[in-house]
Amino acid sequence: MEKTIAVLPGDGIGPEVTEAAVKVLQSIAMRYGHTFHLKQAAIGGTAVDQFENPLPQETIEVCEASDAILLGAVGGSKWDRNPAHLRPEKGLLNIRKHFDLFANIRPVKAIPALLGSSPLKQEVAKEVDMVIVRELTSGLYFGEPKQRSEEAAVDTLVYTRKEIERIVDQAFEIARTRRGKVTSIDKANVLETSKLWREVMEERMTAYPDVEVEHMLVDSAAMKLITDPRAFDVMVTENMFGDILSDEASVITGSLGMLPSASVRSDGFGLYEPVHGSAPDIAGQGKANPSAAILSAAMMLRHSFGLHTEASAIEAAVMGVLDDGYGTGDVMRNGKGIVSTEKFVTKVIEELERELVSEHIMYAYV
Ligand SMILES: NC(=O)C1=CN([C@@H]2O[C@H](COP(=O)(O)OP(=O)(O)OC[C@H]3O[C@@H](n4cnc5c(N)ncnc54)[C@H](O)[C@@H]3O)[C@@H](O)[C@H]2O)C=CC1
Ligand SMILES: CC(C)CC(=O)C(=O)O
Ligand SMILES: [Mg+2]
Repeated sequence: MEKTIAVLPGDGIGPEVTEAAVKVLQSIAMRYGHTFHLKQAAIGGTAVDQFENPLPQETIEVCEASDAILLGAVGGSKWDRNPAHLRPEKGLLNIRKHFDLFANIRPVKAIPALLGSSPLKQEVAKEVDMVIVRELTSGLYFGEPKQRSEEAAVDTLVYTRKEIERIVDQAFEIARTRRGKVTSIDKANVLETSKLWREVMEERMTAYPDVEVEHMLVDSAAMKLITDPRAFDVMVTENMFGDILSDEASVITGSLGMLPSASVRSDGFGLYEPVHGSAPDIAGQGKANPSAAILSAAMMLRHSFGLHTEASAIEAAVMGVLDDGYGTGDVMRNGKGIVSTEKFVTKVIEELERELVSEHIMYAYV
């Protein structure tokens, strides 16, 4: 198979974890006889520095000419005082909007080797298996007006019926391939957007009689996620709630550094990105866990290219290295087996080369 992949490393640990994912993709290409044309382009603070634009036109063109996008992370204190249009995060929001990547799929599944790193009891942690479906191109991060004066600030939360319909439909479709339950998270006791969200859920559920539906307020969901995440199969929610809840969910499987995601639209095109940010506190030190980026690349192979065997091989290789007792510092809490980002990737590639038969089909949800 011949594919073009836009690679947008971004800022902080973005370049480190993206390089790791690229090495794994190159190894897969070699082993399975594919050609991946990797086209690097700038986004975020790095792009602000080079082009005075967090999402330069050149980058959009590279992505438009590609079959999928692999992204690291953006942001850093260097750009914190920039005006809104020159902030790194604006580049990420804009690329999601430009490509209409309305569904952010964040699978959260127990990782056998890391049960000891979870704050949950092992018997609870080992059964965690859920997918967060987060609306990604609307809500509070995009609503207008967005204004600031000395004395006040305004953000606007808007959702249209259509925007809600397409994301809840995506959640229903995913639930059908799993345990058949959707938990819709909102704040319908207070927010008008949430009341509309609940209404649309109630309407759309009639098209999916085989799927069980549950409504939950976001504050209660935040509690439930940490007390009994086994209650969730597919969680669907708006942009900001999904952003917050998925970082929370990441720790129950070991670390934020483990959680991949796919930001997709209906035709299979997607941007694949770790859930974590640019982690400036550990950038450039070889401490970044590249697993989330590597597993995001696996999601890309499966979802955008239909390369299921290759995706499963990557997932098995990452799990295999962790099973062998190696990992970056964020997951090896007892101090043993800690390896650098680079060493971890080398081990993943060695594991891939051992032609392991996959036992870990982790993230086949999109
Ligand atoms: N998708 C993106 O590009 C995102 C960007 N950001 C940006 O990233 C910057 C830092 O934000 P934070 O709130 O610190 O969130 P963060 O996700 O970058 O880091 C939170 C904590 O998790 C750790 N961590 C994150 N990824 C890790 C990895 N792969 N391996 C090991 N440890 C990891 C960090 O060291 C830090 O202690 C900000 O500028 C923020 O706007 C934040 C979230 C997502
Ligand atoms: C710019 C932010 C919305 C990035 C983020 O935290 C995320 O998408 O998870
Ligand atoms: Mg986030």
